[in-house]
Amino acid sequence: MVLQAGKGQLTTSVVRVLVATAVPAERDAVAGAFALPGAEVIAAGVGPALAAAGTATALTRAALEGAPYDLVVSAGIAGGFAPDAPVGSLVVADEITAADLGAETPDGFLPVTELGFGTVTHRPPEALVREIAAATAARPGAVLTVSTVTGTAVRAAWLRERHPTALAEAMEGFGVAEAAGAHRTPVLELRAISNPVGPRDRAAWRIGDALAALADGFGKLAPVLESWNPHDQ
Ligand SMILES: O=C(O)c1cccc(C(=O)CC[C@H]2O[C@@H](n3cnc4c(=O)[nH]cnc43)[C@H](O)[C@@H]2O)c1
Repeated sequence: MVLQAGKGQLTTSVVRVLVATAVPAERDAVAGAFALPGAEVIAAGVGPALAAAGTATALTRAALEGAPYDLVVSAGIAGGFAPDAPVGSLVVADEITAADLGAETPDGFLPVTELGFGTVTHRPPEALVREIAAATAARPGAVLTVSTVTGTAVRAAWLRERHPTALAEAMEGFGVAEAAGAHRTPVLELRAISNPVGPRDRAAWRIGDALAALADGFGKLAPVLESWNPHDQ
């Protein structure tokens, strides 16, 4: 609920939330559990580009209709960095970072920011992240966005070395956050862990368990967002 001052009196309005998932199975898991009136859940596609395009389109449409969103949430399954984010657990991002946006050089990886461009990190509202962690038992930490799913222990160790607070990697959060940032709208990322980040073993991904954990988390989210004031960043 948002308190708004108008014509000398205080009125209330519902917090409008857009949830961007990658695939229909994630969208349906979230939509079936998220009891927040006025929330919209979309499946924008896999990867940061589709995530950004789908999120920006939904945000623009809502703004043109005169009912802009107050909050955008990137949600879905993810790889978890062992041992801190085990399969079936939930992670809420305190930092959404593009981990492979940059340039490879003989001296190592350079993020685009060191090349003089753009940004690689978006930070969700701190207090809201704390409240969501308490309500859902999600662990707070960095969630990395990658365009290539990690498939080796060497790559997993490299990512963790560069991002010591990383708990998970997925493929959409940074794209969703860039779109939200362009609309000056706060962003969250909530992920359920389906597999460890490391040597590729697609057959071992526990997608059903992760979707159940995602639904469980969204089932506990509505009261937190209903009492959130978007002006408290
Ligand atoms: O096959 C299915 O039923 C199914 C249901 C839900 C989701 C999927 C996906 O394959 C979604 C791909 C999605 O998952 C994220 N993800 C999951 N694990 C990782 C990872 O280790 N590294 C990076 N991304 C991961 C990612 O955000 C993809 O969009 C299938």
